[in-house]
Amino acid sequence: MATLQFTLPSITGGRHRRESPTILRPVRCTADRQALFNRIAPVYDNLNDLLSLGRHRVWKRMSVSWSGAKEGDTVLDVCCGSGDLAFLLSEKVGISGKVIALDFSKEQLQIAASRQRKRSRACYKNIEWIEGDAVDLPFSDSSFDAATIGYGLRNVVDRKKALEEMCRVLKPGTKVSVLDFNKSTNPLTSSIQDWMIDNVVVPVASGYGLASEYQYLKNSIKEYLTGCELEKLALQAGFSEAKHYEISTGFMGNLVATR
Ligand SMILES: C/C(=C\Cc1cc(O)c2ccccc2c1O)CCC[C@H](C)CCC[C@H](C)CCCC(C)C
Ligand SMILES: C[S@@+](CC[C@H](N)C(=O)[O-])C[C@H]1O[C@@H](n2cnc3c(N)ncnc32)[C@H](O)[C@@H]1O
Repeated sequence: MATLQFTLPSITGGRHRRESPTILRPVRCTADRQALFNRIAPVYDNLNDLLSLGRHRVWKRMSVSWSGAKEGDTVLDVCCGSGDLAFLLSEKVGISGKVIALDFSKEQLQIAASRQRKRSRACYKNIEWIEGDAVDLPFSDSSFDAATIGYGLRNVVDRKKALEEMCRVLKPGTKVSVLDFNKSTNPLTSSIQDWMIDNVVVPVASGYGLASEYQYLKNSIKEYLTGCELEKLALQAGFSEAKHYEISTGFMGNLVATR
């Protein structure tokens, strides 16, 4: 199968271009994943925009809407990364609300705080960035009116524990919205997703010396759970209801679980 060659637009002034050979790094444990997201932090947002043609912003907006977050709420964004969902939650809850955004990557949180400083809308002052682990949330039971976790659950080693923690900190009757890649049961969708990652995503990332990081992305999708499996896991974690929706022709999926 021919691999498309790309002339990459410099989105970081070429600072991240490294010569081959590609170093395939293990990404099995929490520390490996933390290091991975620290490494990709400087180019993460730009590569997401480039590789999804900006569509990831639509998917994130849908996910935040599904969380049920509303004006004046206190809400949680787990695995917040550079803050995309936290900023959307901030707009939803407004200046009378509060957004707590948690991640275990210092580099990602620094990018998020830098983006916050550059933004003038009053509501963004309602965001607080916290360094922490999704499997051990530093919050009391029933603290939040809504929660989101965007492209995070797939990356957490103990996914059930992360869901149990989000269930614990949500108020009864409130929701978590879990956005991620969809591990499709449709062979055609799965093949096209694989092709896109093999022939577009990884080659483009290779140009920034990040081939192994984006190869991890492909492997993590393979090792992820299907929509049905996510629904079952959410119920096992203590949620009373769980429903998974496929979006973007099945490339992406969003689980909505009610405490
Ligand atoms: C925002 C997106 C992915 C975030 C993301 C999640 C991870 O777990 C990673 C792990 C390792 C490295 C990077 C990431 C990471 O960036 C989704 C959009 C960005 C994707 C990289 C692009 C995916 C393209 C789709 C397969 C096809 C899109 C088709 C069309 C443009 C709608
Ligand atoms: C692909 S990024 C998603 C960032 C953001 N939610 C978005 O949608 O763009 C995954 C994030 O999850 C974080 N992460 C992975 N495992 C974690 C854990 N156990 N605890 C906290 N953060 C974690 C990583 O540091 C990274 O910032």
